[in-house]
Amino acid sequence: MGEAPAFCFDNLQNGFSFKSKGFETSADVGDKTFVIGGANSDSTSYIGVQIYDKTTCKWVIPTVLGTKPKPCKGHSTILLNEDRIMIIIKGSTPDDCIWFLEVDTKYVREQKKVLGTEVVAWSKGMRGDAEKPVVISGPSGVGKGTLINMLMKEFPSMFGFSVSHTTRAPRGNENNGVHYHFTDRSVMEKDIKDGKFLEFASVHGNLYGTSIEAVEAVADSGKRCILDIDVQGARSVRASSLEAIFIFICPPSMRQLEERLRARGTETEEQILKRLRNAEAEIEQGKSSGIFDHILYNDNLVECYENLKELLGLDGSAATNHKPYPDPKGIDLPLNHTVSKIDNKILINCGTPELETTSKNLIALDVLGLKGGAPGRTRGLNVYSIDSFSDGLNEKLS
Ligand SMILES: Nc1nc2c(ncn2[C@@H]2O[C@H](COP(=O)(O)OP(=O)(O)O)[C@@H](O)[C@H]2O)c(=O)[nH]1
Ligand SMILES: Nc1ncnc2c1ncn2[C@@H]1O[C@H](COP(=O)(O)OP(=O)(O)O)[C@@H](O)[C@H]1O
Repeated sequence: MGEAPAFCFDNLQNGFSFKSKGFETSADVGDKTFVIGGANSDSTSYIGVQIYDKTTCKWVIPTVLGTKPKPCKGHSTILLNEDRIMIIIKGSTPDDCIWFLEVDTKYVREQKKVLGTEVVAWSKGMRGDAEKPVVISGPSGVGKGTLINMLMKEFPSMFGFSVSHTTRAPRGNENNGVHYHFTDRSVMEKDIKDGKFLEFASVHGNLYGTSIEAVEAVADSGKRCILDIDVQGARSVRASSLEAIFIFICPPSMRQLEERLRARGTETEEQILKRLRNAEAEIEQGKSSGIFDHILYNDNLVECYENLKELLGLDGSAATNHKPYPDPKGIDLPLNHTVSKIDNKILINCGTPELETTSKNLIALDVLGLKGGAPGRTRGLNVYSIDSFSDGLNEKLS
């Protein structure tokens, strides 16, 4: 474990040989040594992963899931909790310097079973936490889109919409990338197979799905994510590791639902009939499945909107005091730094060797409150500079 290119192959157990290209680091987890990195011809390092299995004395190339860091000028490696390796990238942009290579998390273990291979998964580290996403479901025409638009219009800095993928054709007023990512079925099916979707479902004869990136992108922007998905999708999200608030919107009656669908004028007669047929089952499940935390009746739109705001805690003061969360700032690291770990803190020394113990050159990363992880981002990184050594860290460091 250590800072690139400090990986010393002579020190490894079991006498395996490995031709170092100069940019690798390694971490031992149980019987395995994870070797991370490699050199590109332009003297940057790419972040490949190889595993040396000490029980079989063999090298294994694992299936690598997730988006990996870009080529860089080197990296440091710190093992956390025996299940993930923190990678600190040198010479990266402030919002791109902390990454996690998961080697034995629940997600990785599940994927190993599914794929039948060794698996590692990348997850980008982010400062601060994300607010719980809001999942809104209900039958077609009940007013989900209308209510979500009202919320986004009144609180533009607070909420962001999770733009779903769908194989249905765009309506006249819909824009690609704004209302939906309109996609070919074959492309979407491949992306689903590649693990890029948090959930997906076949709804009214078309495929709909929420990509992991759609939800993470909203959280990255410091906003609370709103998902407009059907009951099957809500069930999948409920079963996933994403903690969310689940709201079901109910129509006052089937007759009024039909009137709204017809008045919207966006579907053919055949499509309207299909949506109405599906609505009965959706309402039944919405009310009885136990998926939803709240059921709202959308009879009078203004009243329903007020009720929605109330259950999201949006009284006047919350709305006016809102600051984007998490703090969008990244971590400004100089190219040369050294990394050490003390308890649950990673200390990054950004000083020159002579100034190594000068406190103002130290940045601490507290990793106790990490949340999420692959296939999404790892959030909850607490980053601060250490201005004083009065807490005894200097003693621990020396
Ligand atoms: N599971 C799932 N359902 C979605 C997603 N996006 C939209 N839906 C649902 O698909 C259904 C049809 O949506 P749409 O074609 O836009 O019609 P509308 O509900 O009548 O506006 C609605 O119930 C949406 O909530 C998604 O990403 N996943
Ligand atoms: N409470 C309401 N009373 C009357 N019409 C409504 C109400 N809520 C929404 N509508 C209208 O019903 C139609 C369907 O609403 P929409 O938001 O598109 O539904 P969904 O997104 O659930 O399919 C729209 O024309 C909208 O203006």
